[in-house]
Amino acid sequence: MDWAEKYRPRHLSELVGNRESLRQMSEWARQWTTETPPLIIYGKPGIGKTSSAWALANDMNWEVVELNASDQRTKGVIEKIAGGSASTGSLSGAFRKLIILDEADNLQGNADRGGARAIAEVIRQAKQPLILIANDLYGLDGTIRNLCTKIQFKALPAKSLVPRLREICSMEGITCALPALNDIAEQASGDIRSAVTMLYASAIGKDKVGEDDVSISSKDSRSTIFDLVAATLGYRQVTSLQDLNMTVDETPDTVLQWIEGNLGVLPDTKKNAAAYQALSRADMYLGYTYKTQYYTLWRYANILMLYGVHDVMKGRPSGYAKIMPPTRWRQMSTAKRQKLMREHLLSQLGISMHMSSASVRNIYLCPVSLLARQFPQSFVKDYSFDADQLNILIHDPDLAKSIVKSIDEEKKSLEKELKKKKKEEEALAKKNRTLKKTEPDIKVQLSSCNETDSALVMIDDNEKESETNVNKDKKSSQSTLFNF
Ligand SMILES: Nc1ncnc2c1ncn2[C@@H]1O[C@H](COP(=O)(O)OP(=O)(O)OP(=O)(O)O)[C@@H](O)[C@H]1O
Repeated sequence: MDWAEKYRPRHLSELVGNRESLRQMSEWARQWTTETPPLIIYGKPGIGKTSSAWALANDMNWEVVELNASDQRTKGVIEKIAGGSASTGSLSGAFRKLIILDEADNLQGNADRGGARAIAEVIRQAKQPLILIANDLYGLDGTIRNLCTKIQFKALPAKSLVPRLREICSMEGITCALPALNDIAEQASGDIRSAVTMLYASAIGKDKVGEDDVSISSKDSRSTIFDLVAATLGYRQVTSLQDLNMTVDETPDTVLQWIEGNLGVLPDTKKNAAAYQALSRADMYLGYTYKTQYYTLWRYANILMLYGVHDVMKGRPSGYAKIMPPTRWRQMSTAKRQKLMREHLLSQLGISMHMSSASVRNIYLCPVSLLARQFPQSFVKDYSFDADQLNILIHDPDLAKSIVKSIDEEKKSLEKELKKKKKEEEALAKKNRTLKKTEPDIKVQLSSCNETDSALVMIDDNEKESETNVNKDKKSSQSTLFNF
C-alpha cells in the first residue's frame, strides 16, 4: 500500500492544518438534524477534504456511503441512499449514514434528465447527513451551492507539512535528513498527498533518506523549474543554464512566465529594462515558433530568456531565493472562476428569457442589471443567485451579501415552519390511525352492550311474562264470588 493511503488520517484530530474548518465540520455533525443543510467542502487537491469527511464519520460512529464521479449519481440513486429513515438502524450499530458526494463539481455530468435542480431537491429532502466535496466551488450548480454550508480547505504552508513527514518516517523506522524533509515540503506546494508520495518514492529500499535522494527521486517539474529560475536570476551558480533547462519538464513559454513572475523590480531601471527586453525578444521567438511550427526557433527563445536575464543579474550574491509560481497564474485562475460564474449567470438568464447567453450579454445585460438593482430579492429567489452572482448585476458586494443572507434566513425559517407543520400533520394522522384501530373494540363493546340490552329486554319480557303469569296465577288463585 502506498504511504498516502496507509497514512490516511482516521480521526479529525490526526489531520494536519485547517483546524477551524475541521472544528466547523465537527460542530455540524454534532448538531445535525434532518433540518441541517448539507456541507460543501472545497479546496485544492490533496489537502485532506475526503479524509476529513471519512474521519468525521469515524469519530461520530456513522456509516459512510461514498459516491464518486465514476458512480451513477442520478437523482434516483441519491434519493434511494439519502431518503428513507433518518436513522439507519444498521447491523453495524451505526446511528446515521454519512453520504459523501466526491468530485461534486462534476455532479451534473452524469445527472439524469431531472438534472441538477432535481438533485438539489433530493439533497434538500435528505434524511441523512450529506457532504459534497469539490475542488472548485463555482463548478457546482448554483441551486445546489446555495443549499449548503460552505467550508473552505486551504493548502498548507510547507512548515506544517514537515512534522507530519517526520512522524511518518518514525512510524516507518527510517531516518530522513531535515533539509530533505524541508525540500519535499517546499516542492509539494501545500499538497500533503504529493508530499507523502514524494517521501515514499525517496525512501523506497532505504533506511536513511538524504537531500540527494529527494532531488534524484523527485522528477517533479516544479523542483527543477525552481532550480532553473534561481540559477537564471543569479541566486545559484550552475555550469550551464542550457543543460539545466534540458532537465526541466516545462515548455519555454511556461519557463518565460516563471522568470518574468520572479523578476520583480530591480533598483537599477536600466537593468530592469534590459531584463524585460530579453524576455520580450524571447517571446517574439516563441511567437515565430508557433506561427511557423518550426520548433528549432525555441532554442533562440530559450537562449534569449535564460542568458539575457542572467547577464543582467550578474554579480548578484548567491543565497536563498523565494521562487514563486507566477502571480499571473493566480490572477488567471481568479479570472477563470469569475468567467465561469458570469457564463453560468448569463445562461440562467438566457434560459428564462428564451434567448442565447450571447444575446443577454450583448443586448439585455444593462436593462437586466437595472431591474436587478430595483428588485434584487426577486432575482435572488428566481435564479437562486449567491452574493457573488448578484454582485455581477448590481455592483454592490455588501448589499448583495446582505440580501442573499436575509433571503437565506427567510428560506430557513420557512422550511423550519413547513417541517414543523408536516410533523404536526404526521402526529395528527398517527393519532387518527390509533383511534381507528381502537374503534372495533368500541364496536365490540357496543355490540356486546346491545346483546346485554336485548338480554335485559328479554329478561324484562320474561319478567313481564312471569309477572303476568304470577298475576294470572294470582288472579287464578284469588277467590272470586264465583268460587263460592
Ligand atoms: N490534512 C491532512 N493531514 C494528514 N494527511 C493528509 C492531509 N491531507 C491529505 N493527507 C494525505 O493525502 C492523502 C489524500 O488526501 P485526501 O484524499 O483527503 O485529499 P483531497 O483533498 O480529498 O484530494 P482530492 O481533491 O484529490 O480528492 C491522504 O490519504 C493522506 O495521506
